[in-house]
Amino acid sequence: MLEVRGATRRFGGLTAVDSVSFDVPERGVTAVIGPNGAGKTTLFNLIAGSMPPSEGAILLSGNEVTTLPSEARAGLGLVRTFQLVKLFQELTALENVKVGFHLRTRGGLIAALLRPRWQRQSEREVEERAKALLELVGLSAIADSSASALPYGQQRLLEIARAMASGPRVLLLDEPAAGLNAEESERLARTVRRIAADGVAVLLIEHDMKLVMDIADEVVVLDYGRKIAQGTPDAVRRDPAVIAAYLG
Ligand SMILES: Nc1ncnc2c1ncn2[C@@H]1O[C@H](COP(=O)(O)OP(=O)(O)OP(=O)(O)O)[C@@H](O)[C@H]1O
Repeated sequence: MLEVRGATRRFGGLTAVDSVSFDVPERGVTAVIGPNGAGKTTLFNLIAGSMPPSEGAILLSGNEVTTLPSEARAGLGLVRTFQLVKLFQELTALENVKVGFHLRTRGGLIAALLRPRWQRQSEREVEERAKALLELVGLSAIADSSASALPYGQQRLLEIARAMASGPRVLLLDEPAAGLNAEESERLARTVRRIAADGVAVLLIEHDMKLVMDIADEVVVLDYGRKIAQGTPDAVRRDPAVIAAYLG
């Protein structure tokens, strides 16, 4: 679904991401881990389109998207969440998810409104599907609370529900467990597994090792910008190069 081919990013003399290649399959959870400064955030930005690579290519379903801005990638189904949540603070949780549905087409809201009436989803259908997504992330009880009133952990779960409303084929999660309590973390793990089981390719960068070991099918390990290991959580955990990178 997603192919990263020799992705490289230099900042002056520093190579933050150095010829990194891996595939993200259609169904499943792939995690990128690595010590501080390993290049995870930079790699994530190259994939999402927030920053151009110095070299290399990003392919979505076999089509190169390397030079497309992030909005165009989102229109093609490559959708990211942010570590600093970007919700509509004055809208309710449910309204935030409903907005996500209106952004699902490549042209966004205007194009959606210009489509013939029979092609539009009825408001009622949008409402039902938005409620189902709130249920998926465990936020049904606070559907009518304004986003600004929610604790940080719930805002992050809400952001995932909204991202799902845009119908992603690849969901990029930027440290989804950061700031979540144990219960929210568990909810997140279940949610991510279900999203992947539904056929969405999930790629996440994450510091929380327990979460990665629990939910990832495949783990890519970076150190000083290079990919030093890739494999199942178990294989990666026992890999001497990975142990050395984390201890070092
Ligand atoms: N805009 C930038 N300009 C210059 N150097 C940068 C820039 N962004 C990142 N770097 C450097 O690139 C390297 C990789 O940083 P990056 O943030 O991608 O790593 P990371 O693995 O996400 O780290 P952390 O886990 O601490 O967030 C670091 O040495 C960092 O200082």
